[in-house]
Amino acid sequence: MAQITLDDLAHSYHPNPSGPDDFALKQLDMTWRDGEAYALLGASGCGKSTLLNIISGLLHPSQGRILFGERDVTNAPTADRNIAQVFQFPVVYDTMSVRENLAFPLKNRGMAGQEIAERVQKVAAMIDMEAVLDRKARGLTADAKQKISLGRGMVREDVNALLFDEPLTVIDPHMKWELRTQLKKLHRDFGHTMIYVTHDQTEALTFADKVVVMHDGRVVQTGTPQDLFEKPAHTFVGYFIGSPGMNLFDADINGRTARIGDATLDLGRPYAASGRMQVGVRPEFVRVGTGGDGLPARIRRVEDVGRHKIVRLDVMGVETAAIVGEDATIPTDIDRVSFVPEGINVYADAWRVAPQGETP
Ligand SMILES: Nc1ncnc2c1ncn2[C@@H]1O[C@H](COP(=O)(O)OP(=O)(O)OP(=O)(O)O)[C@@H](O)[C@H]1O
Repeated sequence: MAQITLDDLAHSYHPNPSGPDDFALKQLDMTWRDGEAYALLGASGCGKSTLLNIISGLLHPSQGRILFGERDVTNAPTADRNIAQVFQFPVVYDTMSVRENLAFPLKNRGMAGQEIAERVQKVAAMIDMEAVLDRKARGLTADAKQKISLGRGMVREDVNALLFDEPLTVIDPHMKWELRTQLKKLHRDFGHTMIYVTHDQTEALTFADKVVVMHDGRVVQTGTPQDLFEKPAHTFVGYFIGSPGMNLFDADINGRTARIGDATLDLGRPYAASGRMQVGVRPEFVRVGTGGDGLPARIRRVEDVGRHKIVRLDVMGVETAAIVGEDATIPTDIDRVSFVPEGINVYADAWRVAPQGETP
């Protein structure tokens, strides 16, 4: 296993890139710590697969270096990097049995027969395929074949890293949950460095210790699910993570006060920078009420989503969401919203501005 370092990395699919827009992966310095489980999360086309394929060696970056531990692997082929990769669609040998497919990566490394048999049995149990070990892969459903691909990815214990590129896309919803749980268990048991690409926030937040959020070819934040919730580093993180995403208001910031339209908002903490910025508040930190302090609001509708209710409001022309408890009675004459101070973040050019005195 190894720490993975990306040093001044960038990639363009254009032969002669002429500006940042030509780069699928913009300049990036980053360390993936040994033994940590990461989710790489972002919308379609933001560069997740490009980054993963550079780490695995399927793609050579146009700029920068990749280190596994101290070793520079930038020019090393995939086979030399000692990693396991599982893709969105199954990669299995149709003419081999399930058992032979699972054993293949171990046989390739020259492992002894008894040891192979034990590992294959263990992995077959994980993917719930013990009963079909002697069946040929040909004729199995796409779902079953993808489980074999996952099993093949998980069968070796000595890999530098396990890379998953949206591996559960073709798996049915119940099995998805099951397999994700197994992957987590595998991580706990063996401590592999894992990178799991997904555009699904639930998948990312339930699988990973650290979530790496990508947007438009850049890593905009790496943090725990709690970091991403409480202190989104970029407005994209606020919008993309959470359901509904963070509310954003244009504001003039001065010290600990924000002017939003004609209203004044206490930010709870002072800011060194002043001027035109944005205030971001997640729906979980919006309180609705009638009269009193706060910003003027008009209620639009209430959505009952089971665990809680979402109140949709118009706050000074900005469509705003508030989350309230499922048992809460919601008055029809709501005309104010206020924000829990700990849930307020300030953004300049889409990036979070730390309040004065905040410890990083
Ligand atoms: N082989 C290629 N040649 C040219 N452009 C490419 C190639 N592969 C990807 N791109 C472009 O690079 C950008 C990033 O693509 P990438 O596949 O890395 O994104 P992604 O986040 O993995 O998306 P998805 O979730 O849809 O797979 C996109 O604009 C895509 O069109």
